[in-house]
Amino acid sequence: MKKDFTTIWENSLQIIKDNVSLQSYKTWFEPITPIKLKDKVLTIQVPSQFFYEWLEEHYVNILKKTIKKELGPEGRLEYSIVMENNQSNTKPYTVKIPATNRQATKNNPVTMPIDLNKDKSIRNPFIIPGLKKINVDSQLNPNYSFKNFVEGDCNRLARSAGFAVAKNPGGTAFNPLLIYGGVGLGKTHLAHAIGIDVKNRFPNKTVLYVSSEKFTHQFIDAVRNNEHNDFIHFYQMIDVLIIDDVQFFAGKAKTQDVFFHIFNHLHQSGKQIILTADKAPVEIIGMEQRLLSRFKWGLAADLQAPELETRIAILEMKMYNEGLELPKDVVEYIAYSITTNVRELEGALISILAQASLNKKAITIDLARQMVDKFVKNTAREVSIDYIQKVVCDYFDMGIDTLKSKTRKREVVQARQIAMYFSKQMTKSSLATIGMHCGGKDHATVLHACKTVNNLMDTDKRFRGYIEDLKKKISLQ
Ligand SMILES: Nc1ncnc2c1ncn2[C@@H]1O[C@H](COP(=O)(O)OP(=O)(O)OP(=O)(O)O)[C@@H](O)[C@H]1O
Repeated sequence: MKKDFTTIWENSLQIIKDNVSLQSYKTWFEPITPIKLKDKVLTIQVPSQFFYEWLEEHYVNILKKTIKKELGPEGRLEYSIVMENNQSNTKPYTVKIPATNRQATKNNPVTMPIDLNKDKSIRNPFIIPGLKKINVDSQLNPNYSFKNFVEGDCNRLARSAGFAVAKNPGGTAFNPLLIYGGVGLGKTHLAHAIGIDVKNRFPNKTVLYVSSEKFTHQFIDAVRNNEHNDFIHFYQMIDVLIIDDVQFFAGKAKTQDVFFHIFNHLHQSGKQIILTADKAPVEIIGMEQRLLSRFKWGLAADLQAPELETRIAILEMKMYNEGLELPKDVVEYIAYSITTNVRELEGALISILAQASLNKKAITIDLARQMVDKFVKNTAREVSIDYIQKVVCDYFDMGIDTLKSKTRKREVVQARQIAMYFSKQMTKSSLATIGMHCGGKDHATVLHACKTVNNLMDTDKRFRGYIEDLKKKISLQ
């Protein structure tokens, strides 16, 4: 039986779902609509130019594979990109189309129940009674630019979406753009970077960055002074509104209500809204459903803890900006030790530099160790698998790539087994996680490694010497 385009796409989605993360699937595949199938060419509709480019850059292989699986070797895919005027532009997937200023369709009509035009007393929308203190545009910290934001796997989606928004505020499908993630991972920095870039590209646009705490206090003051409408009017005049830490609105019904109206008005007028939160929208308890559902209109992009390479790059960039240099092993030591918070990473670097200059001490790994200990002493630091691998590789003078490779050379197998053994002994990671870090091995291999190392320690004195030596080196962290 001949399959229609809907069935073909549904079958493809089943395969894609198994091959990408749930978050990626929801963000990049759920919004796609299949629209036709002709001569083994399946056309799928995507919401924007940026969306198309992202699919091409990150998912073209899986798309090609699944389409060929469904339609045979001649199977091909075409994109149809939704345009502002609801027309579509169909492109074969191998063709890159130049970036344009075309806008994606806004498909969510909203109502605006408060008539603000009634208030004729407002002449200058940015200097209004009760809100005089708000100085639009000056809240952006020039250090928090895109140039100073190191890109890594941990932040690629949020950064790219932020960049697309800065190039075309209000005109991409990412409205609102919600950036979320744990403490000190760069949400505020990225939000400022977008604002700064918008101001550079479009000097006439009004950009406002405000913390949700400040927004709430301004609102309370406005209500107290009978300036509720002024408050709303002020916010409705902004072209790019950035609100930091929206989880702070949780449980504050009145603030959420006023924000809801402002949001609707801005969105309907094609203005850009950028929000940050410390968790995914669904996890924010005490937030009204109607607001949560609006957050889903755009894109929610998360920031993860940075990988080792990104941590090193962040430290190097900081040093470069400060015109300072640190020994490579000290930089690596900090990057290996502080893994979950960029603010702490920077803090450790600064305190090492301060100590060295105040006490006229040389910057050595010992000084770094003391300072890092002070920095993270309350968190019962756990040695990381990455660090164990580094120490083992340094000890046997071997590259980490070799340790993680598939090679069965005796000395490599032994180093790999030792790294697995220490990871099991000194971290809380599961056997499966350890295996994954050691070149994609399974849990049984890790278990076998631990037994082998134990046996060799019992029978081989020289080997036991290695292990004791290594243990000291790793524990020194
Ligand atoms: N990718 C990055 N590149 C360079 N610096 C970064 C990066 N990510 C974070 N930082 C720096 O880390 C520090 C903390 O970042 P920021 O204040 O933006 O985090 P946050 O996620 O908003 O934290 P909080 O949850 O506490 O509000 C800042 O100094 C910022 O410049």
